[in-house]
Amino acid sequence: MAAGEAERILVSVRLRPVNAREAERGDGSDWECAGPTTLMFRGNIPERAMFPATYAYDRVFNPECSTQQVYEQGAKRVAMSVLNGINSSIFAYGQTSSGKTYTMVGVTEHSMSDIYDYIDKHPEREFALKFSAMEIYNEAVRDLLNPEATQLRLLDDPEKGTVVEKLTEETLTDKGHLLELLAVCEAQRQIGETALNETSSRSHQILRLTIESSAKQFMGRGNSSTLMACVNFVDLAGSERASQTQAAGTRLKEGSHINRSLLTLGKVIRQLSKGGNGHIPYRDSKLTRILQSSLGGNARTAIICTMSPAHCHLEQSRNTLLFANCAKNVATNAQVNVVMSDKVLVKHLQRELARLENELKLPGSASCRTHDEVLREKDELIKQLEEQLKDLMEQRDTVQSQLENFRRVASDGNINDRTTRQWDDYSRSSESHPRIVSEDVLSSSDTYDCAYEDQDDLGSKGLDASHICNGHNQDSEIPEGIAEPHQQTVGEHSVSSLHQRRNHNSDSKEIYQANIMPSSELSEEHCKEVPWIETNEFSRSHFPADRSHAGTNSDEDNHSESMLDTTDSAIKLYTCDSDASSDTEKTTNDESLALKRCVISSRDSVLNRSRSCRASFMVIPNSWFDDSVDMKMPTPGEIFKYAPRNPDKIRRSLYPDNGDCQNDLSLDCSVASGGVTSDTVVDKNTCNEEEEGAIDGISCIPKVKEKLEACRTSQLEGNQYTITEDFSDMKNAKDIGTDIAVTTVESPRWPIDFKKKQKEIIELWHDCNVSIVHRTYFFLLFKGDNKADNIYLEVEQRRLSFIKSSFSAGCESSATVTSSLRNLRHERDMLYRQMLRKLQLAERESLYTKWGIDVNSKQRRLQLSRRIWTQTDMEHVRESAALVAKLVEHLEKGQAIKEMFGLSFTLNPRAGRNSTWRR
Ligand SMILES: Nc1ncnc2c1ncn2[C@@H]1O[C@H](COP(=O)(O)OP(=O)(O)OP(=O)(O)O)[C@@H](O)[C@H]1O
Repeated sequence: MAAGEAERILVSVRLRPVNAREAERGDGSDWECAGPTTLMFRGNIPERAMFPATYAYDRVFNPECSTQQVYEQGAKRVAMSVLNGINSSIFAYGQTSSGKTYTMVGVTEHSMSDIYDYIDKHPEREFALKFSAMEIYNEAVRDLLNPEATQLRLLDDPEKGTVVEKLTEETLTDKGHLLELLAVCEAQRQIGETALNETSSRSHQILRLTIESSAKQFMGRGNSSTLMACVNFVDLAGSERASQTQAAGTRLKEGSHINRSLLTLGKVIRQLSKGGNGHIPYRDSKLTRILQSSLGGNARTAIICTMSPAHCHLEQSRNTLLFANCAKNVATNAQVNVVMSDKVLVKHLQRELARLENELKLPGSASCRTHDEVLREKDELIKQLEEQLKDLMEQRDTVQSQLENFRRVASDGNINDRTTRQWDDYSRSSESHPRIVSEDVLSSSDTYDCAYEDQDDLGSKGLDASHICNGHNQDSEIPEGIAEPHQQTVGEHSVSSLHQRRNHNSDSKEIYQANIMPSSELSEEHCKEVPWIETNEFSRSHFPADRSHAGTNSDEDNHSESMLDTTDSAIKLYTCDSDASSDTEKTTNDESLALKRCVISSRDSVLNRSRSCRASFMVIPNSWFDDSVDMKMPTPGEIFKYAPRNPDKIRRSLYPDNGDCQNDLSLDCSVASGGVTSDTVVDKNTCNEEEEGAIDGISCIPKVKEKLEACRTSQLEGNQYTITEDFSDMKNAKDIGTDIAVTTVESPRWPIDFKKKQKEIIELWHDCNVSIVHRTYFFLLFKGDNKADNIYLEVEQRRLSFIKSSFSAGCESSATVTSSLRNLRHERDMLYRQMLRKLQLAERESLYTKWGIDVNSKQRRLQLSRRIWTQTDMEHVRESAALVAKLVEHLEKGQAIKEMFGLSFTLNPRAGRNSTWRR
């Protein structure tokens, strides 16, 4: 079998002759060789049936066979493998006195002889032989060539396996030298006398011959290779029974160690015979540990099992055969061990290096292709990353540029993010409103103190002023007025600046004084001082840049001019009323200035649908409390004619205890009239809230407009739109309990929502003591059949909710409630008087019956006036509204317009999106 191929342990069985002692006992031979490989049991025992009759091995040797034959047929091939560089081992295994030593001495000698014969026959090769010998006695390794070394250690070498440290290794000079050493070993081996063997070996002996050989012709040239292997001759101690050997003391101890190590050997062989899977207990004994490579490893192995054929050793013989059976199944993997010289090794490495270098140099080689591909991929990746980096840097520069712009504008005009957002929104949707912008600039700057009298205006100012920012960004020119420190950013006018402004009591006072200043208190000098043209010039001189925007849109101009005419008329009526009183002298320069500002404000406010106008609508005309004046609701153009008719009288009537409570009047008049100007209310109650955002429904108007626009757009696109969630940021609106969905008129649920909201508003009117006329106007005008009605209702509800919360918050609510109740009483008195004028006797009597009033009772007219708008059920509300409409001329004639209530937008389906909100 060639080296490197799987092969099995060569197992042979040798029967020794029955010795004299056995013969004396009359023990016959139970075993005989039935052939060269078959051993047969011939014994006649009761357990015979339990024994196999024949046993097959590689070779079986009968007692007549010489050791020469045993060697030749059972060990030579293995032993001679060492000359070819293959490790080999020859074992003698068997019970004590079975002839192991007898056999192994012969086998070793024959092997040595043959080896040297081989060497002698192969002069072309140079051989180097080394010899070492050891024994394992009581689990201690002894160097047989060095008797003083009795406890050699075993070391684990990665290449060589287990080695015996400091083991003497004698280089053999010749055959005689070897024989001398063998003699030394024999002399050093532990031998003891037992009952079975006079010269019983008490240790495991391992004789090792290491042979290196190389061809002489290559020696010294650096290119020769050396074969190196070793052959082990192992004479195991024999297994023994203490009862048979009669061992005691030292012998017993020796026998114990012998049996224990042989037991481990048996386990290893048995495990190896199973295929070598699982744990092989090599390390359980020094014997197996030293012989590990010879047992199933890189070695050829031959085991000669020796047996005594005597019947008395039947059991031990059977155990030996069982061991042999296992051993013959153990596979080994013997290989030729070639030792490469340094020069050969260097040469081999140089060749390998040259091959690799050629592969790298050749472009077509596999490794080069891989390298190029990797480089291309890396280059591509770097390119992509560079492009991404470039894009990111551009984006960063863009953002930084925008940020710088915003910062510059913000620092110049205190324009905050909200402004910017509003500017963005508005600039996208109002390109065609430069005129509005310019007018609002006037409102938001020059008329700083007067213009912010209505949240609606504030909202529009927020938008328009933002547009100013746009203009300034483009022109890089900011009006001085806008940049004043005390002036909050125009974008914040809807909220923040209002609060800031309210902190200036003097300004607030001027606002009030201007608004309530009776025409009678103005002297001709005042009239001269405040001509319209002068006001116009005043504004223009203050805001040239803004004025430059005027007149860029003809439609808006026409509309504005129309409004301007109306305003001019009103202003002239107001300022030039010759019904001057003695109070004129009380007019101070401040009041004059306030008037001047108010006039400007009025004009601008009209242009911007100023609260001044609406507030006047909300305030019950003086004439209503005057019996001498016919009841007549004002038209929008007549508002200044009526509103300031005798404001001082109003003030005194509403605030008899403190006629100077101007600030309060702004609130109370509004509340009493039902036209509470939200900015005034904010001033009184929600200053802190202003800083946080939208305050009430009115302050939300710009947003409502935007949402309505979005709603309309959405409807055009066939979508339902609800802005409830879009008001989520209007926290104060939510705080006052008006987080109500604004449903579109087209929505299927709109009728339900409308009724619900209408009912809530009616109850709020009742709770807030809102003006009866206001209720009537509102109830009759907003019937839910108009697209804008939902917005009006939303605003009204939020406004009322806010008022109600103000009442319940107790913030000056006592005076507010008192004054509002007083004004309600005045209204009822007015209606009481109007009944005589507007209703025939029959009509009045019919009403008495209808309202459950005895037609013959005293003060039945007064009773009726006191019952109007006192309940919140719809029937009562409808009857109350109908009655008040009869008593109030313009209501009955339908002359009132919805714009009275503060919202100045119209839905124009034909208009483009940008022009939907005309104001
Ligand atoms: N084949 C044989 N032919 C003749 N005599 C033999 C043979 N085998 C062994 N003997 C003799 O048997 C005796 C015991 O042999 P040996 O010492 O070799 O046994 P052993 O197995 O080594 O015993 P132990 O294990 O106790 O050392 C010796 O006297 C030996 O000469």
